[in-house]
Amino acid sequence: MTVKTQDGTSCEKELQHAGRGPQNTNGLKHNRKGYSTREGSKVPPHVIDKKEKRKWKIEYVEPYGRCTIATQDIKEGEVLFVDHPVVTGPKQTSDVMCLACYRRLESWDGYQCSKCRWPLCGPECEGRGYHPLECNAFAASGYKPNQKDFSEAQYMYEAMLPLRCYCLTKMEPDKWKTLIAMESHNDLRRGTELWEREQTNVVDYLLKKVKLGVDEELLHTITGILDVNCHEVRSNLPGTQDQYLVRGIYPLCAMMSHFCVNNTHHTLMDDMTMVVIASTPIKKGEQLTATYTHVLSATTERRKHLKYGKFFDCACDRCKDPTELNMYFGALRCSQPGCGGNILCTDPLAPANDGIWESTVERLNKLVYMELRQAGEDDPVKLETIFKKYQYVFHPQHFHLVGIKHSLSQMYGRLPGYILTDLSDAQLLRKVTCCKDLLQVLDVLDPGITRLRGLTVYELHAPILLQANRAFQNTAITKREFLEQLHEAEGYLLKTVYCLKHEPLSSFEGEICKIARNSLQELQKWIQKVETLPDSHFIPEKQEALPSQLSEEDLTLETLLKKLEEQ
Ligand SMILES: C[S@@+](CC[C@H](N)C(=O)[O-])C[C@H]1O[C@@H](n2cnc3c(N)ncnc32)[C@H](O)[C@@H]1O
Repeated sequence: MTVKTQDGTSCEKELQHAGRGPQNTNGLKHNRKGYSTREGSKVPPHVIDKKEKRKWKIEYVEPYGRCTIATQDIKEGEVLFVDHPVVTGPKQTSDVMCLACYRRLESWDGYQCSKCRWPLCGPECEGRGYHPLECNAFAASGYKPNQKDFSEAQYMYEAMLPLRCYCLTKMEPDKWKTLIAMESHNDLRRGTELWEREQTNVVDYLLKKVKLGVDEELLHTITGILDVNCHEVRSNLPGTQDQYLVRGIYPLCAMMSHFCVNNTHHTLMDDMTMVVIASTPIKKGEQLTATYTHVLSATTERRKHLKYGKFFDCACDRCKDPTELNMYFGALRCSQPGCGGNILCTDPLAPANDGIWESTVERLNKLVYMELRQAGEDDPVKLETIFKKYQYVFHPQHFHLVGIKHSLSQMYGRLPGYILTDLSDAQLLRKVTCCKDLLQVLDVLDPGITRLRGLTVYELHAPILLQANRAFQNTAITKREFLEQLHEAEGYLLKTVYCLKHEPLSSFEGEICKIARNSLQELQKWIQKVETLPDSHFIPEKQEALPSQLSEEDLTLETLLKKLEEQ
């Protein structure tokens, strides 16, 4: 089959050869600017919708490789594309699960597939999902799974998705062409810790135990493609609330470059399609970008993670800037008496050049991570203690302190013993501060439409509303202040709905969005009612105190200004 791209050229050859050679030698020619002269020729074939009017194109740009570039100005919230998985499968480390529907199973020795003997829910799952791919391969090889084949360091599902991918060669050749066109970074991975691990746990297992007749290098290419391009996704079981994490290859999503401040947002629907929207406005010519690592970690951690798992050195604007766009997300506080200045890494793209920064920060981070792990997520008192201990060690916007505030923003109001209506005014205020401080950081490092913003503004509306209503019940608030606070809470609910409206109802975020919509309706009715309430329900507006030296006779505008200037 010959696949035509949008510009009418055939991409079959490129797709067949792409991904096998070193990066940037995938059969594309580059002009002087570093752009591909055959734009669009790498669009994965099975997702091409000829009727769709695209707002972006795929181009080759150094040092990113293929990437998606806006061909017109795009507004925040616009849908960019819908992506379908080439294949999904268990993560490397998974509990015993049904290979067809991904339901967690009680034990290894429950129902086993009648053909391949791998654990499944029951006979109804034998032909479902992607299971037939590996089932046929195991059945043909005669291999029967045996718990003894897996050590503690070798998880039994680690080779499953690579095997599934290999099985596409014969069973779904179009999908295989899409998959093998993806980046594997074999040359960069060869000899690394990751390569060695995959040699033992995937390649040797499939070749020596399962006795698959396949080229060793090809298996490494597949594991590389999975390392570089996989998305962790939630699998929903129809009709249940159960959700399991699996991984999947989404070929269009995978074309987006990483930036530590990105401009797209992806939502996984119940049928496992991915909807990608612009999380911020995107200008014509800019890349559509995603984040492959945790936005709420500091430069050294993010860059290490990207180097280890995605094989590139991020040099985005956030990474280059020692202040991380003035957020001081990794900054320490100087402990010299009376100083209190910030200590920053002077060379964030090569932290080893900065004296003791790298080792000091690494030691400190290990310590804090350990304390946070021990503290757990069910006791705000423990987290507050850690916060107090480190609040003068780190910049107030340091990622550890912001991370603690993020946890506290959810713990206050949700944990048993800390239900919203049980919280003291001081605890409500703390929840508000934690949410607002987090949002301030998100505005810069994770702007626009994001799940975290949606959830955080939702958390924020609740204490504000509760405090306002409490003050109203005690007749301790003016009408103006009360309406201001109600409108503030209304704004947060509107923002919640705006940020979470794309999330499927079956997800936690979708559920919150639904609750926010209902709360919004009730709040808007309440605001209308409050506007009509007589003044007797409120305390009178405070008289603004006049500067003490001013008498009523002095109050011409001219004299007032003069006096104020003198002061
Ligand atoms: C998921 S793939 C993205 C598609 C890839 N560019 C391609 O041509 O197949 C991830 C790879 O893209 C490249 N990449 C993504 N973001 C990058 C960035 N900010 N800087 C340098 N390379 C990047 C790296 O080679 C990375 O391993």
